[in-house]
Amino acid sequence: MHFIPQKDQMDCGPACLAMIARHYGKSYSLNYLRDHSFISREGVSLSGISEAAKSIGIEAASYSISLDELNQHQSFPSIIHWNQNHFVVLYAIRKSLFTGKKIYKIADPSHGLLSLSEDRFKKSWISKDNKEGIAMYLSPTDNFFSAKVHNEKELSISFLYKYLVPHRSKIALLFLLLFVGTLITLIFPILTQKLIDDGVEPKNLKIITYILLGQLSFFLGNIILSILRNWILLAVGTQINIQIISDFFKKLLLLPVKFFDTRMMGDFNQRIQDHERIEQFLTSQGITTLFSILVFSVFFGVLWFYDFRILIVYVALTFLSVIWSLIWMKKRKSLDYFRFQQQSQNQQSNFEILNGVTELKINQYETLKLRQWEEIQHKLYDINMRILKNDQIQVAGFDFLNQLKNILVTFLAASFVVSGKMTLGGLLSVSYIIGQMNSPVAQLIGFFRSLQEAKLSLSRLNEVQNHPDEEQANLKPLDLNTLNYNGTQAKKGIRLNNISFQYEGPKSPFVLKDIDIFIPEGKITAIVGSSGSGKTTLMKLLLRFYDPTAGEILYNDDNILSLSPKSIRENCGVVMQDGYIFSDTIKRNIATGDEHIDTQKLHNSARIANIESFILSNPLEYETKIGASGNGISGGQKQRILIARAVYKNPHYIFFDEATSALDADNEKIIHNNLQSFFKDKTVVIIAHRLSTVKNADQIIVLKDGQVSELGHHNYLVEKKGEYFSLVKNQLELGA
Ligand SMILES: Nc1ncnc2c1ncn2[C@@H]1O[C@H](COP(=O)(O)OP(=O)(O)OP(=O)(O)O)[C@@H](O)[C@H]1O
Repeated sequence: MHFIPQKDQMDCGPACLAMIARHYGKSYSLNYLRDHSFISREGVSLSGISEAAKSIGIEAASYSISLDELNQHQSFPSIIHWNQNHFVVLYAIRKSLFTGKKIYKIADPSHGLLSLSEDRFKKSWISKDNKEGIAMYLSPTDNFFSAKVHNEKELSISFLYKYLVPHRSKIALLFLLLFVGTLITLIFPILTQKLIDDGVEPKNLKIITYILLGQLSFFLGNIILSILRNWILLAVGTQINIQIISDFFKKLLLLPVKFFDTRMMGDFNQRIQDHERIEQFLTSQGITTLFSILVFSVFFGVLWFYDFRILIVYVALTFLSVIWSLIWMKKRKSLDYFRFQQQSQNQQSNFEILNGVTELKINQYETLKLRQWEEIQHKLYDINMRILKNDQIQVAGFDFLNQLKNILVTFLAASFVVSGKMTLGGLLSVSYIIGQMNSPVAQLIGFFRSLQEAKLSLSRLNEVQNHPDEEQANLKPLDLNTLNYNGTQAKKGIRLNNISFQYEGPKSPFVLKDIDIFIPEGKITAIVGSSGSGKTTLMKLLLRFYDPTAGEILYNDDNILSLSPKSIRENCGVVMQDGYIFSDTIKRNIATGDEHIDTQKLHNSARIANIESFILSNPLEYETKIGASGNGISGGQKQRILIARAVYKNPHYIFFDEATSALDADNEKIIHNNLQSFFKDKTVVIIAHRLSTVKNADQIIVLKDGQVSELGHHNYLVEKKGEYFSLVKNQLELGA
């Protein structure tokens, strides 16, 4: 079974499928399978895997079966549900030669290939409550064999070339320094030989002094060169690092919101840290390796000059040690993937503990959360241990072969001295050269390892770099003036024609179903409905965070799918339920998009949002820092700043999702009155539970389980005594 490790925490399903496709002779990328398995933050479901399998021509059927049935069926490779939270491939059941007991061979995408005893297998496979476990049998159809493999192109190391180009002159200087350094190193063995043969043997103290002084000055020269080299390396390395990470962020911000739905914060954090390895590779490793190759080649020539046989022994053993190291490096590759996942989980866990500290304390969740954190540390420790062992075996073997080489070469050289074929100076010189040639070989191995790590980091980047941007060239900007709908002079507005929506692929529940509504231009539309009825989702569709599964959304005449998402959002003032306050001044938090803030507009929006008196009560007024690294603000103040942000933007469309839910009745009333003139000529959609917010809307849409259950004015809906009435009944009784 060709093992394929998972790349991200939630990738086990796609990785299992990739192994199975590979088993039948096709290499599908994890990204492709991931995109077709409707992965969510919780990972992929069995139905998601079967959808992805279908998309590549593999029939999949899942069963809940007993161990006996599994043993009898013998259909391999199959995917099995593991520890209730993971998928692995079962690729063989064998009998042990010694004990005759069954051995289950599994490929765990987060661990590697494993052979498990029946008890151990049962423990992870059988679900706790019954005697059965879940197995998915897969069989390739003709379509699988005839289909063309869809894989996105992999980023190659040459992708990194563009990062080196701006630093051409510094890199040229580095080469020059390296070259001079190499020349100096070359002089040392010659001086050593001269010291012995022309100084020590003829007992000439003057020559000895001169040669040693010469050595001292060359040594000093080398130190100065290496200081200069490190300075340049640091400068170039830092700049490249900044560039790579800034490109990564730029790319991230171009991706659709949906992309972020299925990824964990830890995965992103870890990717950013991962970048250092690429930078390391490009700068220190890449350049020192070139230097090493230069030194190595020069000494290679010198050794050839001394004795051909010594060179042969040297080359043969070096070759062996390199092969040895490469074998172990291959093993390390999978381990590196596993470590990445654990590190991502670790980051995620740290992030969650720090972010949720208040809730942890209030709800006494600390102990459990800390235990989870400790478990991650244990796993991290285990994987680090496996890596350490792997590295130790590699280094020990390499060192042993190296020492063997040194001893053999010294023996050969010494026997040449004994037989008079070489001078004593020659022997010392050869020893020096061998010493000098050892470290370039070690560096070369380090280079390959660094190359492998950089490639892994690149492949993780690949997923982000290869994802299509949200903005595409064929999309046009939102035109607020298109008028004719269906060729007739119709009303302007947003039209939703039979919209349905599912978050996670064809098998997931419909969050919105057959929504057929019109949001008229210049009017206020309110959306009400019980929690989870799909109100926020509807708003997200209007902002093109997601595309509808069925039906069409038209902004005046234009289908939303033909419009640039950026241009839609530029024309929308939005207050989301989980609106974000940045760590910045109040001023910047309100005027987010303007480089030069219009003070008049700023004050006006703060007044409309009824937040001005709070702002002015701070000594620094609009310059007061708020957000994570500034002053804390209350929930209501946050909502008012978010409203001020939308007002400052002064867009054509206004979407408010529970924008005033945290405010007291007085504040809400004031803001409402203030907003009335601001809403004039704007198309407004308000999601709210409060009667006072929705009752004056031009139309009220009532959503129930993702469908429109009622539509009309407040009075009409109250008289109807239907869904709307029961939603606001309590508030009516209070006379709100
Ligand atoms: N990113 C997501 N992935 C999967 N399902 C989601 C996602 N976001 C929301 N849902 C589901 O969609 C359904 C509708 O959610 P939505 O947030 O639109 O409801 P809502 O009417 O705005 O609720 P509330 O009044 O509580 O804010 C819910 O069942 C929710 O679990």
